[in-house]
Amino acid sequence: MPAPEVVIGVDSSTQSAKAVFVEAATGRILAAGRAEHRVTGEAGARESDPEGWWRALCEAVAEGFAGAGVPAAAVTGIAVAGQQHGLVVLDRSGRPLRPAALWNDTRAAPQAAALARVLGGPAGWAARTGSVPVAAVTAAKWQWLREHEPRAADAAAAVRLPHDFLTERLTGTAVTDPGDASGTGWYATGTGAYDRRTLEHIGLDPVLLPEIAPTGATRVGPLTASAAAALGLLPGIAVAAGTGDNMAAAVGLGLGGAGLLGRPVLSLGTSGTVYAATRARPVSPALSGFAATDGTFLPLGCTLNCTLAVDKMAALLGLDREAAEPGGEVVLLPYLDGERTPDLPAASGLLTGLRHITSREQLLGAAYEGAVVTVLRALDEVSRACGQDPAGPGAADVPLRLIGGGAAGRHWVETVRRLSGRPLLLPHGREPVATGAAALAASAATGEDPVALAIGWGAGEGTELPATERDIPTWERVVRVLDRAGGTLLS
Ligand SMILES: Nc1ncnc2c1ncn2[C@@H]1O[C@H](COP(=O)(O)OP(=O)(O)O)[C@@H](O)[C@H]1O
Ligand SMILES: O=C(CO)[C@@H](O)[C@H](O)COP(=O)(O)O
Repeated sequence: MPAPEVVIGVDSSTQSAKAVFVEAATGRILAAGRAEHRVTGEAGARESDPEGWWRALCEAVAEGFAGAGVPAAAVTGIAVAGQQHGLVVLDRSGRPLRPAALWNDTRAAPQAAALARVLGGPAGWAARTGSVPVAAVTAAKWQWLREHEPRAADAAAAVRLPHDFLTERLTGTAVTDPGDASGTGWYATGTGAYDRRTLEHIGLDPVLLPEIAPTGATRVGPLTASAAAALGLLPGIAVAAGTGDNMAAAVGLGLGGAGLLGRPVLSLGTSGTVYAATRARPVSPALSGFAATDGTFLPLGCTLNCTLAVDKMAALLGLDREAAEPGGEVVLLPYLDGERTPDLPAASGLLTGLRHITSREQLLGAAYEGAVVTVLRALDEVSRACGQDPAGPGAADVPLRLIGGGAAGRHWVETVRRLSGRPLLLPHGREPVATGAAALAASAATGEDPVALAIGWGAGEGTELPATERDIPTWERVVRVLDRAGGTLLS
């Protein structure tokens, strides 16, 4: 009997590369491989060597192969989903000129603020590109590079996002997709093309940028012989355009399918993100109004401090991350990396409400609560961007899909449940980002719709946990501190 056709989906996120091997006909995950890459930098800097992403991708695929036990000839397609926004600058031979500045590198905050003041101000940016520039946005990072390292900016022969860089390693083709492009600040979600006004303003020649692949089933090239050799695959198999990690999770969860439009997702990873898919183009200055990769849109709120901030607190307190207890009177805003939502790039962590009776376990619990309230605060705006009334009848009964590394943690799940007061849906598929990339790969191989494929795989189905009573006092305590902290959090 011939081996079943297999596709590979890669999630190259902030901390690691994960590769899932998926049986194309059924969506069964045969194996998953994982390899870490390094993030370096202090005082607002967060950088990674793109060559490290490529090495980790190759290692993750090798580990997946070992687990899947399928021959190379069984694999018919591959796609990469990547952490969003990072600025990758390449020389003429496609080598990085410097490490990539990542989405959570806050050094470009002054450049972002300056950009937000021009070209129509915040409302103009939201209307044109979907999002108001913050330090995460690639255009602000490019401005930072021009001001601080003009030689590197002048030497740039190509500018890429993380997933574009990796897709180019697979195909030799310079290509991006509308979803990830919509996090750059130089892509207009209304026209589906690069935004000339932004590019002129920031002095970025569009010839340095990749082509934008169309939405839907997008095969952007055959796998090159050199990439095939590095990955142990056969040359010529289908490579999809790929997308940003949040957009890939949207595919993997089937959010663009008619029944799931407007259904919210909360991802607990290095970033905390909350989002939903909608057909209406989001233009709220309070959110990132991304395009998805399947023709829908993805209004999204993103925080900089989620699982890593809580793990850091656990390490400082000498506790296991599951030893936490509800924080009681203590409020901890764990903004160790500054913050993005709210836009407080220079903020640091803030602790208040300590008493003699406060325990270490409560302090740790307060870190979870601070991280969860901060990201969940964006949920109402996401609902509004999807045309829903967040206070309307039944709104709180809509389950929240919980994904990301933190979703494996008991205390994360219980904290989200307690503070949202909503039922939670924990998808069975362990890796929705990589699974979404696998659906894009299968789509590139077959021409079928990627969202329909993922829905057919049942990838977004899961276990539902009923709602528990909402802990309004804790919610209000955290929000009160956040709203009153004002100047303290500005620096
Ligand atoms: N069993 C677990 N319980 C709680 N947190 C976990 C668990 N496993 C992993 N994590 C958290 O998940 C994070 C990684 O999540 P992930 O979504 O892979 O991050 P990213 O996509 O940003 O690279 C780690 O920082 C870790 O704190
Ligand atoms: O910047 C954003 C979204 O706008 C982040 O969500 C990044 O895409 C990184 O994701 P993770 O590595 O935390 O999954």
